[in-house]
Amino acid sequence: MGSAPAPSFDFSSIPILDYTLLASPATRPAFIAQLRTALTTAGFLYLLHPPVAPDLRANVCELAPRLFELPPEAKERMRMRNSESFLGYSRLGAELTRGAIDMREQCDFATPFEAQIRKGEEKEYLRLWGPAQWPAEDELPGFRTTFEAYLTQVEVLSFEFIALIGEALGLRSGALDQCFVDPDTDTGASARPRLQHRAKIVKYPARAPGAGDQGVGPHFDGGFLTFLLQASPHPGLQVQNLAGAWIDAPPLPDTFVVNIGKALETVTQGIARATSHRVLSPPVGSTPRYSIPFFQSIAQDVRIGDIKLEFPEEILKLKEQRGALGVTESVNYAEYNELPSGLVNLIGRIKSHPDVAERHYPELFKKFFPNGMPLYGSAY
Ligand SMILES: O=C(O)CCC(=O)C(=O)O
Ligand SMILES: [Fe+2]
Repeated sequence: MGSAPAPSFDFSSIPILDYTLLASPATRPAFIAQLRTALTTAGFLYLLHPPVAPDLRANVCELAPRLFELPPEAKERMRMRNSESFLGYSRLGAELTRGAIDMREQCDFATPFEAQIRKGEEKEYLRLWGPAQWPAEDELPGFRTTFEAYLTQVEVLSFEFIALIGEALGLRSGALDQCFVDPDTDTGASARPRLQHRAKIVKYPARAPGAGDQGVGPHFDGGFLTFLLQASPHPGLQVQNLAGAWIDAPPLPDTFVVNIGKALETVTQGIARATSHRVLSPPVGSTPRYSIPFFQSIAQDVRIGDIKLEFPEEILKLKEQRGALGVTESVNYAEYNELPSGLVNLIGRIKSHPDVAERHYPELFKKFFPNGMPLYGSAY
């Protein structure tokens, strides 16, 4: 536990940044300054008027509940257990966070996977990128095309946002691009290789009378940036501030919630904060809450400890002034400095979904679960 942070560097609400400020040279600097503050204090922000087509956002919100209304056989056909890439459907209550059951049902998807000639097929973590499982076209017409079009637009935004973050933190232009390229890839600087990003559709049912309210327990996200579309009007998302208090992040019209994952925190030497967050289940008798997070990936072979970024003195000072975290209820991913990012991600998936691991990664399963199949998976 560190010393108490200076109050002015803590936060009691999540900052709202208006993307349209970027359109004019007169207002752009204000956006960059607000971004710098958001990254170094809350590690969370609302992006208002994001450049992802409003009709696509509306359509994925409309389609999300219908995925869970498919007949049980259709969901069974899409089970994550079929996929060595941990993509597909997970039933309600299959996961734990910090020892308690998460009351959510979800389906993991990903941006299109293009099979490539890969060096180093012996690296098991390369299997994490693969084809998603989609509902059949006649079961949910338009689902796949709508969702893939949505993910393509969020991916473009995610790279644009990384450039803005580099600028806000005083890095030379393109400094963060090395995170998106495998270290031994011999491409010109111009070509960005095709990365696969993950996304989920999540359903949080109302809590049952007398049951707990953990939709998902306190955790950090693992990757680079998360873009969360809150797909129903329910509150429930909360973000932990430096003093340990839980701050509400309710859905706001025409926004994404954007937050920093542990890989981005690590590569910025802790200047941009990964922030602990959780979701409380809707109250007894409520309709379900839905959300759609997009998790930006980096190249699988990149080991963050090998990337040395040079930050200006005044930026490093912001981290010092913020002070240490008072309290967090989440556990750290310390491994990003030491291991290739793909391996860190694979270990997280194995711990969360042991049934998938036992089938597709038997050696790693034995290593992490020497006593056989646990009742539940638990990443954190
Ligand atoms: O459902 C939400 O609003 C947040 C979900 C989340 O934090 C996650 O899946 O990592
Ligand atoms: Fe999260």
